[in-house]
Amino acid sequence: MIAPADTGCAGPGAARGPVIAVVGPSGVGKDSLMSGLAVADPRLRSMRRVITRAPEAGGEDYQPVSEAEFAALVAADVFALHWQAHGLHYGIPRDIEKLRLGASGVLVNLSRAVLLQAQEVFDDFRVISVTASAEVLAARLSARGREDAAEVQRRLARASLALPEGLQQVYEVDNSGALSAAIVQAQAIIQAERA
Ligand SMILES: Nc1ncnc2c1ncn2[C@@H]1O[C@H](COP(=O)(O)OP(=O)(O)O)[C@@H](O)[C@H]1O
Ligand SMILES: O=P(O)(O)OC[C@H]1O[C@H](OP(=O)(O)OP(=O)(O)O)[C@H](O)[C@@H]1O
Repeated sequence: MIAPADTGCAGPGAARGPVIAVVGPSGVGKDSLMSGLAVADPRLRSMRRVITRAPEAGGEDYQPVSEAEFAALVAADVFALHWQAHGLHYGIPRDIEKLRLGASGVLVNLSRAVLLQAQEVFDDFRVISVTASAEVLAARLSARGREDAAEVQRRLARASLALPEGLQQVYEVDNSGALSAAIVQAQAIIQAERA
């Protein structure tokens, strides 16, 4: 079942940080950016997703479950948000609200297709849209090696999916160059919004 969220040591009345969705096409660097931001600011937390992906796939830290386990979690109303993409099911446990307590923000990797729903579910919701060229995406997905060539092609075909209209707080980060440069851009966005 779901591991309890790390709620830190926030006491009663602790401020609640924003939910910061990190979105963009497969291979653009969402997980890399989230890791870099969290290392630089320990009060910035990352939400662990529940995914019907094999446990040995590697990459991000996620809670692997079977399709049957995922369906049971949906039925038990465990998720604040859940969706399907790339032949997988993804869920964000309602525990994300505990993670927000005392945090400067909670980073979460979301599908572009659920952003309007997420904006309804979470108060103080922001979107960091990560971009890079199609050539860069192709090279990074091949180098990452988590998916086979056919799945890489399917992911590239979805790359140009547009963000929905109606999002209130969207910020773009270009990760075409060095990851460190993208981290600096995202830190500036997060800090400006905090001020
Ligand atoms: N700025 C960058 N420069 C070079 N490689 C990068 C950069 N950002 C991410 N990567 C690499 O590209 C691949 C995809 O990054 P990842 O964070 O898994 O993307 P996403 O979560 O958006 O699919 C990984 O192998 C990662 O190490
Ligand atoms: O609707 P989209 O915006 O295209 O996103 C579809 C899915 O792709 C990403 O998943 P995942 O992190 O497993 O894949 P990635 O690391 O290759 O982006 C993202 O988190 C969504 O779950």
